[in-house]
Amino acid sequence: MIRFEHVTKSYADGTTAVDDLSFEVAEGELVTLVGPSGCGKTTTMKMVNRLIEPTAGHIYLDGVDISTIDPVALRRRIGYVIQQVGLFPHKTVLDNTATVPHLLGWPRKKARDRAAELLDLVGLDPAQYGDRYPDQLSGGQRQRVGVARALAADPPVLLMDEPFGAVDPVVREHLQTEFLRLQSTLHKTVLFVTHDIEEAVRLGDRIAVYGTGRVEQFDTPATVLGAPATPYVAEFVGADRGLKRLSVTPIETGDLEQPPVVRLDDDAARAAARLDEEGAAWAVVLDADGGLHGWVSAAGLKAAGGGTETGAGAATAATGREVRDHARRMDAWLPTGAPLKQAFSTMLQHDAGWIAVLEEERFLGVLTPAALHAALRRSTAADAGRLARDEVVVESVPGA
Ligand SMILES: Nc1ncnc2c1ncn2[C@@H]1O[C@H](COP(=O)(O)OP(=O)(O)OP(=O)(O)O)[C@@H](O)[C@H]1O
Repeated sequence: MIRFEHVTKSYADGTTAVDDLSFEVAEGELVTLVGPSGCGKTTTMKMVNRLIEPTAGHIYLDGVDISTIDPVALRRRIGYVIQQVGLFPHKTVLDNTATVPHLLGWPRKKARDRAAELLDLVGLDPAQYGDRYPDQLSGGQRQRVGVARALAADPPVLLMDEPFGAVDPVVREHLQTEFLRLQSTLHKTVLFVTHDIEEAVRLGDRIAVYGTGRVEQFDTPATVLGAPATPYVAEFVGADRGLKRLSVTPIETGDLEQPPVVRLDDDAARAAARLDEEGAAWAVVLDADGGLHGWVSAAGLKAAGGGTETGAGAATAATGREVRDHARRMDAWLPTGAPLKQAFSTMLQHDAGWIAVLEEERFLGVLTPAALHAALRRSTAADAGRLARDEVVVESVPGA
């Protein structure tokens, strides 16, 4: 959709802002450009809508060299969101949002209806905010209007230059979540500039990590974090890249352990004997429909087989014949595909040594801290070797 071919931008004073850049952004893909201040991210972006002309090389949009497209016509196909937002202070929120449709000559009502629809889409109630002026909004709300305005004429391409840079971290995370939700339905082709690696990792389908004027690595967040291409990238993504990687590595079925599984209405003594045979200390308990109920310990079941469990006497023994009488509930579970970070955080939150993973309602297996660690190592090795995760065998330190 957007292709850079050997693009260079040099200035008369000898500064090379962008040096021989070549990469391609697929249709519907969100690519984040990340790097330190002055590395050429904004220059890259502004060459796409011809606010800056390259010194050498070509940029293609849908296969057409953009130097052959009239800049005004080009910009109609490209939404642009910048950190300072650039809302017109004397225009209402609704009119600001309708700016491009107005410029395109849409009838007034159609433009305003479209603006209201977009405000709604970015989480601003047009009835409440439409008639306000920009200085009557919070920073986060202004950023939302900026996004709504860029989307108003439904351009296939969005350029976003640190759009959430000026708001505090909590609001930024909120805006990122909303933007991801929006993008999952709109599928715009997006170039997103940021100097924040966390933001780049969270939002990007792929990341271009810039050194000075050059792209040092262009790959998925998981690969950039797991297999940095150069020492520069490793340093830029940070020493805690293993932790960051947890949030971009999904749980796969092959990562799961398979503890014994019993049913609520199974006979307790028989279940105890089975766990004994398998040398297992506990089992996952499923209900009659195969849904997750919780877990049961071998020791608890054995006590039932022996007649008393807790010393509560005959009452316990009499009602303790089914697994259900000894099972404990475990409400926490995760869907397959959830990030490993969520699994880890759920385990900590529930003080649990394992977490069940379900597909729809179906129990698939459990993730333990050791399995999680192995999954992370396998996925890192897989990315480095360009393999599927289940093709990788990792060695463990004995006892680890
Ligand atoms: N008109 C100009 N003349 C000379 N050098 C320029 C000019 N405009 C930009 N530069 C230089 O080009 C380089 C890249 O600038 P650019 O704005 O693309 O960086 P950036 O990565 O977006 O930085 P930031 O994160 O600080 O916005 C910088 O060194 C900058 O000083």
